[in-house]
Amino acid sequence: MSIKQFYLLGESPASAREIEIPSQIDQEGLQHLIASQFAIVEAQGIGFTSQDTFLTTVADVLSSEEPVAITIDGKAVREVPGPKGLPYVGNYFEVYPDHLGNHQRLFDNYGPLIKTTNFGSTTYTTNDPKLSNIVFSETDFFTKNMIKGHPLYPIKNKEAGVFLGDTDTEEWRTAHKFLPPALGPKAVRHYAPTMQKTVEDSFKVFDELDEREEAWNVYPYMLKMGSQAVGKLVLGMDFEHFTAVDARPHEMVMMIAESLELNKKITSMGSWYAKLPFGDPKRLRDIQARVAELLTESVKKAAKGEEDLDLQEAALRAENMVDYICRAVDNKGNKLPKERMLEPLVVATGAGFTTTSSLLSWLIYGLVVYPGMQERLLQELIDNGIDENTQMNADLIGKLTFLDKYVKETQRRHNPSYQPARTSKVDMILPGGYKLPKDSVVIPAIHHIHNNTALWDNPARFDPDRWDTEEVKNRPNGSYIPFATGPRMCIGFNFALMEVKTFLPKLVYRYNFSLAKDGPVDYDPMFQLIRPNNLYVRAERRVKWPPRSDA
Ligand code: HEM
Repeated sequence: MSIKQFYLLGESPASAREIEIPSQIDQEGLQHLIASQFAIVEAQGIGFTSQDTFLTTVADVLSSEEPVAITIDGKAVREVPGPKGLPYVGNYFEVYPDHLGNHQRLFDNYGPLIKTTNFGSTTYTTNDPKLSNIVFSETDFFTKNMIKGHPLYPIKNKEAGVFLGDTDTEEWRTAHKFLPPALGPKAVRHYAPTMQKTVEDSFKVFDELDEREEAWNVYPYMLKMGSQAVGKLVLGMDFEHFTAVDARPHEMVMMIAESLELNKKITSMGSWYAKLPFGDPKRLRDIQARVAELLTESVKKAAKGEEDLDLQEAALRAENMVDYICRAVDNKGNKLPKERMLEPLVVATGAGFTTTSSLLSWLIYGLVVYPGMQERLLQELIDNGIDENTQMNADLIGKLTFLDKYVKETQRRHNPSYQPARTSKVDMILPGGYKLPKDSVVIPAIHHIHNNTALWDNPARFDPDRWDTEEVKNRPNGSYIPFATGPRMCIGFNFALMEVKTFLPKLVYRYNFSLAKDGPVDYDPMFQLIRPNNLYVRAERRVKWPPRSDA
């Protein structure tokens, strides 16, 4: 055993700490010992120097007369860089309204981890896959904890467990045990007929728009279609969104959207405001009561006296998630208590339809903006013998390899989610030598990771065929994360992929899509997801289909 002094290069040698080094320690052991003492996240990046000389062996370190400086990836530790900002507003005007473009500029200027301040709240953003993986893995360093300044803080909701609840809560653990089996790959296979019925129900409306020779704004219709599918399969409710061209979104959809907005407004005013017996707080309570009423009806309908089943079995047999939750029993014989069902299911519905409707919109955007895509998708359907009578299912979808690449490329280039955030649990040193304080909100910026020139060849080019290249197949871990990653990643991704891969072929087979309005397609910078705001298309009934390519 010997005692040596160590400090972080970049800090004052006077900060050196005495550390006991066991005899027989090897290089890796020494790195881990130092990592644990200085809260350095990745031990492998640790090196040692003294008086400008690298100490490459344990013996070198032990024989140093001076305090030993610790390097991280060969560098000194440093503060996370970022633009200076203005008094009060901070970097607001440097980031908004075009936060995607502006964050890109900041990454180009400052590197893979940047610090910005927006009206007093500080956010760290990264476009680096390695840092993202660290941030997303729930460890001693990071967790999903929605403190002030976290993008979801204004709509935080402990009772929801999933999405809007912190990881370290009983509510998240329970909801996260019960919900995922009903959204697993096997479970979603049996949702295919309902998904197909949903898209087929929309034909009446799109046919009528075609007969009227009318262009339509894509997002509102995709919102209706995405929520119709989630409504049926999560809540067991038929929203009847395609009974007429101008059918309004169901009150449940409107209420979920409004409650998100109201929650955001109310929580930003402080807890006293939430208790007011009038105004927004009252409206929110009324909405919550009505949502509960609607859902209770759905639970009653689902609970037809069916037997209890274990989670996996229930997931395979249930008609929808309400039905599943009513029957599912865990291995200790516990069910999700009735009073704990409501919030997770409503939040899963909201998480499900806002995202899928944005993705569906971008998928249609690609059909009308990127040349040749629609033709290739259609050809693949023809070559696989798919026509208007085909019942889509998981096996058939598995054969549509171009569709798969097209969806992947759309999720790379136009991913709807952009700000999943985690919070640091301790002061730490990240790879690259960045010093990150406890309670920092860090966002792995999915859009910027997916468009990072260090990871993707010409990322601005929309090219589904890149998914066949060795470069993309062997891409660094964490460089493609449309559904985030780690324990708090999306639990609905199988559902989402099954849905879009059922909807898109059916739409492409029936209609030829074309862009109906020139000019740039904007995204809404103040919405929590990236969706095209003003994408107008014509969908014309096809009267002719190409022959099979082997004909
Ligand atoms: C294209 C579609 C989708 C995308 C891009 C997407 C993306 C994401 C992302 C990035 C997260 C992590 C959020 C965070 O870290 O703050 C997430 C979580 C979640 N997603 Fe999705 N999602 C999609 C579809 C769905 C669907 C269809 C459902 C349900 C039917 C769903 C349910 C959830 C839930 C419940 C969580 C929270 C999980 C937890 O808290 O542990 N998502 N999603």
